[in-house]
Amino acid sequence: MRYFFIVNPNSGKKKKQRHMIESLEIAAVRLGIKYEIHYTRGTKDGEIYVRNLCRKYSGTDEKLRIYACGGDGTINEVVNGAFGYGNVEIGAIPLGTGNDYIRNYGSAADFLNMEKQLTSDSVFSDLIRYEAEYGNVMTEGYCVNMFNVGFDCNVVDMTSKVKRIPLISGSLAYLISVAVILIRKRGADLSIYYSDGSYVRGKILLLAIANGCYCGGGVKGVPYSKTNDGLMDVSVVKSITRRMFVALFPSYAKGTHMEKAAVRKKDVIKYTKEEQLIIAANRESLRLCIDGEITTQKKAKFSIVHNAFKFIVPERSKT
Ligand SMILES: Nc1ncnc2c1ncn2[C@@H]1O[C@H](COP(=O)(O)OP(=O)(O)OP(=O)(O)O)[C@@H](O)[C@H]1O
Repeated sequence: MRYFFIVNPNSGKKKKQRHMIESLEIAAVRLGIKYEIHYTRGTKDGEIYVRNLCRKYSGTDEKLRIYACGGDGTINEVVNGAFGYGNVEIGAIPLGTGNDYIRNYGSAADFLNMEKQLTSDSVFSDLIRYEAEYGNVMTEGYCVNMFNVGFDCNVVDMTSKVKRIPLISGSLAYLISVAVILIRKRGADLSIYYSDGSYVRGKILLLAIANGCYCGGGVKGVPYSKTNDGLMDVSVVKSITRRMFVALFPSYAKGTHMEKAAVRKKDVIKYTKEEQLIIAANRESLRLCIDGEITTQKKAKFSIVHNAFKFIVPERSKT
């Protein structure tokens, strides 16, 4: 078995990163394990590095464990680089701001325990494949956690700006951004085509197409998602009043919003499980957030890839 750590130096706090490297060194010595670290140099570097690594060892008996050290964007790059290689297990060390994907499996403390990371087993996880187009540009790839359009995507965009302000932590930046986007009340104008022939067309507050439940650093917006059920959860929150959204937000954050009588009675959320989905901008373009990274698209097609990769899940701590 070979162990590789892909560290995004731009993700999260430096102190946490240093602490993780020290813990890794101690755990590896204790277990007699050798490993290599690659520090990413910019967008897509992690994906390219991992793809080359997988190519190098494909067709050999060597098994690889590749750990994404950063946030969901780093996991996304590692998974895209390793897609299709059966001898690879992927781990995630939560050093990012939101770290939403790992929340589906356990606590950050478990995922930061390097000894457990090196020794625990992996489980299969699905991925969502996308093919998107904007003008003449076509993009394709795989999403690990979630696509967001509308409110959530605008919040991600704003959060990345606000968290650059000194003394503002990731969660405070998120709350400030929610407030700002709420005042501006920016959603999206698009068409959503379901595989049973039904559709939603017009202005909505937000759309989430999800493999996992969480976005925005722990907001359980898509509460029934399962990372290995062979389906993606699609949640459309229709255009609602600011007042109703403020009233709904605490339960939306906790993931209990689907049980609210107001939601059920007024039919404000369409929540389904799908194998495929198509969305298209009603105007020139739409902003599609893919695992926390914002892109501009005209149209996008999504399909689930069941049991697409093996994800290392550190054994839960006994309390
Ligand atoms: N050396 C680098 N300099 C600048 N950006 C980088 C570098 N290496 C990777 N990146 C980019 O940083 C982006 C954000 O990374 P990531 O999502 O891991 O962190 P985060 O935004 O802090 O965490 P989260 O998504 O969990 O909130 C990724 O899109 C990745 O391509």
